[in-house]
Amino acid sequence: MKADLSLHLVTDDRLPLARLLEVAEQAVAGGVTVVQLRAKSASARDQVAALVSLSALLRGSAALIVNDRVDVALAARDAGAQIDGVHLGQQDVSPVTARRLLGSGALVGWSASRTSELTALPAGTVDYLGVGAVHPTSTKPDHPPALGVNGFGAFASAASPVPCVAIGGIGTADVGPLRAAGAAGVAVVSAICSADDPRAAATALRSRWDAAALASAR
Ligand SMILES: Cc1ncc(COP(=O)(O)OP(=O)(O)O)c(N)n1
Ligand SMILES: Cc1ncsc1CCOP(=O)(O)O
Ligand SMILES: [Mg+2]
Repeated sequence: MKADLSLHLVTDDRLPLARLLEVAEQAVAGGVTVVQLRAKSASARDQVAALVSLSALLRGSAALIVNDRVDVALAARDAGAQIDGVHLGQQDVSPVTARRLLGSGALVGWSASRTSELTALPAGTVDYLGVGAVHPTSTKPDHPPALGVNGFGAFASAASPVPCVAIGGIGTADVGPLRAAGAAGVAVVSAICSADDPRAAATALRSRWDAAALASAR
């Protein structure tokens, strides 16, 4: 397995860099396994700088991936950052192109919310699907219609065996039901970035996930 997909921190676009680094450090201490830089309004140059700092901070303790921008991922690698992969949406460059540019070891995630979006790709192109929104969320005003936990479960069954990571309005109470519905992980912005104590918020998500994983193994 390239990465533990169980708990993703997707960074809040509104955080200044110093706070973003603080939140990421605390989130990983609380059990986040993937940090995705989602900085949609930042320049490519600022994204590369943020990735270099994040990479130095994480030192491999969590996978570091880039939202939308394969070019930024490559530039950050060139600047010395350890970049583990990218998360691409339906409007971004094709996962096939990303795979070719980043190599077989990279983690490539792809967004989908309808089974009609699951176009056939060569095996091994996509490592996981980011599926949502599970619940309506103001973090992404243009999110597709909310699926609910049941809709997520139906999608995950149809997409199987590709692992599905749930995203959109997720809080601690959703973690158990999403794990039971077949999630390979959950991804959050607000639940950690807007928390007074990001480490405690990540710890709560982590322990709900671990408890649900244990229950499903029984
Ligand atoms: C883990 C994960 N899943 C889905 C998304 C959404 O990506 P996308 O559809 O490209 O939307 P933006 O995040 O780019 O607004 C994600 N970022 N992460
Ligand atoms: C990036 C993204 N993609 C689908 S919903 C969403 C936003 C998730 O943010 P939050 O966890 O604050 O609802
Ligand atoms: Mg995107």
